[in-house]
Amino acid sequence: MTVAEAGEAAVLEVLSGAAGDVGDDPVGNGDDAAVLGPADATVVTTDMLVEGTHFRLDLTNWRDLGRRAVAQNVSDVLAMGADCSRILVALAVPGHTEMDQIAHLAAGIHAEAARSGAVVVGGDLTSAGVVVVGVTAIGTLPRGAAPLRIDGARPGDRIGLTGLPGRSAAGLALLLAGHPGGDLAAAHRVPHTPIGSGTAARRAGASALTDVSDGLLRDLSGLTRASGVTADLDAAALPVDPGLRRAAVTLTDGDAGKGKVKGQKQSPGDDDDNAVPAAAVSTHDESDPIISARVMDWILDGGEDHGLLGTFPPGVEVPAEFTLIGTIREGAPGEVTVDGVARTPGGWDSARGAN
Ligand SMILES: Nc1ncnc2c1ncn2[C@@H]1O[C@H](COP(=O)(O)OP(=O)(O)OP(=O)(O)O)[C@@H](O)[C@H]1O
Ligand SMILES: Cc1ncc(C[n+]2csc(CCOP(=O)(O)O)c2C)c(N)n1
Ligand SMILES: [Mg+2]
Repeated sequence: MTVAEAGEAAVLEVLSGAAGDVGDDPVGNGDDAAVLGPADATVVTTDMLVEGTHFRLDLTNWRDLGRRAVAQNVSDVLAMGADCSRILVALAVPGHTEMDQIAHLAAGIHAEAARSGAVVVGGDLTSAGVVVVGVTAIGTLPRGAAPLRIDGARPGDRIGLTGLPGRSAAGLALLLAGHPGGDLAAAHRVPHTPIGSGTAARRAGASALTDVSDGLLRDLSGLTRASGVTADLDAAALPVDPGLRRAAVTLTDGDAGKGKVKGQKQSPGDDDDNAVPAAAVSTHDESDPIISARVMDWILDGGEDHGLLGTFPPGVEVPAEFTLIGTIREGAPGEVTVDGVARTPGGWDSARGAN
């Protein structure tokens, strides 16, 4: 049955059916607006996923789309040093969308919300030519706690990052080249948000925090510009997923017209496949400079990993999930160097909708 056949009430029932317990809120989902319980400081953010710009339905599935829409918003709440508690979902879908697809989308939304400790308290539904999922995420800061702003980095601070940068960009590159993509594609379809790490950074005494959505260099440059400082990254300290090198070999061999098996693409929802052929069948060595450059581009300029990027003053004990990758010093605001050489951020420009 399609969305148009089922009608608004049936679609909304599927979307809000698994909304969960509203906790102590005076009004939950189903009224004109939700009324949230008293909070000392409310953290609120909103971000959209637009078909064609942020995702393609042939490269993801509805459940992962729902999870990703929630995850990328939860990430912004974590980046303020808070935990997410509530989610609103504004959804536009074409009338021919199947009710099964809505059910998978709703399951993904609620699964990721639950993983993040949040409940869905509302949303909106309309029709459109392409799918748009707009999520608003809300969190709270405990009484007296200062939010982790983007402009708090100071000379002498150490720079820390959670997770392995570049995995999402590598996964997308594999998918776009027709490879199933394995765990990298899965990481692209659903970024891993480090629940609890924003709060951990705040409690530890971080001076600034943001999440990496457009690219490590681009988002770090945004943080250093806001803070009026320069960042020096140490390339050898950057955490590297070994899968990136294998992906780079696969794609570089593919570029040369070798090593690519036609008709290899499998279901985008199939996460168990091992997409990246063993390096033994490749014509490029993993230590080849072309491979290293491709890997470095993903790490420095690949977006959508949603790792947390923070700065930690001297003496602060950095939470274990943050890898130290560089330092902050006095210098041109917004400048970022890699091994002492200034590097202009690539990454994603939201207004252009391109790298
Ligand atoms: N349409 C808008 N109206 C008002 N403020 C906006 C609008 N779009 C973005 N902003 C504000 O601009 C700032 C930067 O937004 P941006 O979307 O680049 O950040 P982000 O959501 O952290 O990153 P990303 O969207 O890449 O995940 C945020 O404070 C955001 O609230
Ligand atoms: C099909 C397809 N093509 C390209 C990309 C890459 N991409 C899209 S948005 C974005 C950064 C955040 O943008 P915004 O600031 O607009 O949220 C990136 C890296 C993708 N995910 N899917
Ligand atoms: Mg945004």
